[in-house]
Amino acid sequence: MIREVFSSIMGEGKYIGKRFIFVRFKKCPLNCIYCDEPNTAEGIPKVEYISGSDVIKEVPDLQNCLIETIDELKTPDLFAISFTGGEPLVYSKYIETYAPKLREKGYKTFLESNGMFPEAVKDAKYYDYASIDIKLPEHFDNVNKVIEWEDLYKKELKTIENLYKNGTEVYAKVVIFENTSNELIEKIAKDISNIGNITLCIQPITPIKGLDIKPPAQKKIFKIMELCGKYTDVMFTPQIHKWMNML
Ligand SMILES: C[S@@+](CC[C@H](N)C(=O)[O-])C[C@H]1O[C@@H](n2cnc3c(N)ncnc32)[C@H](O)[C@@H]1O
Ligand SMILES: Nc1nc2[nH]cc(C(=O)O)c2c(=O)[nH]1
Ligand code: SF4
Ligand SMILES: [Mg+2]
Repeated sequence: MIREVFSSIMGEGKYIGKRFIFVRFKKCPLNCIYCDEPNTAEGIPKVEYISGSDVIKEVPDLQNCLIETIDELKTPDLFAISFTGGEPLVYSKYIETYAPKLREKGYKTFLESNGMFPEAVKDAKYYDYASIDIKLPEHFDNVNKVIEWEDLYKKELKTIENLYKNGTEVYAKVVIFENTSNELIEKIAKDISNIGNITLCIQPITPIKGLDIKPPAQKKIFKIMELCGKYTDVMFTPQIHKWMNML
């Protein structure tokens, strides 16, 4: 269930630069072509006890000692606990048990999700923050299973709406390529502005070895930001942890 737990600096989205403890779950039903995570149930759960140390410890029953592990990793600058993955909402029953306990101990909780399971957050009152990653048709170019993009997009907007209604500080994020349609991103900005006061983070693809997809040029980034700015608060948020070689 859990792949790893580690403490690092948030490298994506609205809270870039804040200290987080990341709880990474294993599996995901999607296969975004740019995904920088393995999508497998294999592997013994690991914990990096000293951030940046590469001192990784295998903790086979991590899922039964998550809170103690987080308590050990806690530092004075800690902002929140991120549930990420893989797709964390695949494990929403487990999170439903642990997130309230973490909040009782004073931790803030953060969901990093692809938004494909709106039902899983319909009554969820235990996410302080959430990032919902809007997927684009070009994110699934080469998979044999056809992703109904329209259906997935509707679910993502519904997940944002459910979280927003539950009082979660939710923002949207979208990974863009050189060939991403400016007009589609503008439509996404317009659609999320109809839900509420929701920031849209524009995230350029970080090149993946063996994947010939170009990140957007500066001119395109500025154009997309200006188009989105007509509707909602917008930020450009490249994955800074990769530049800093951080987990
Ligand atoms: C690995 S996913 C896990 C959480 C969730 N499944 C999701 O898609 O948000 C976390 C984030 O990593 C980002 N990401 C993964 N690979 C990336 C890449 N090559 N370039 C830019 N962002 C990437 C996606 O935007 C995604 O939101
Ligand atoms: N430093 C750091 N920041 C992150 N923000 C989102 C991440 C993720 O993989 O969900 C991530 C990650 O893997 N590392
Ligand atoms: S939804 Fe998230 S974890 Fe799943 S393949 Fe896409 S980026 Fe990777
Ligand atoms: Mg990551």
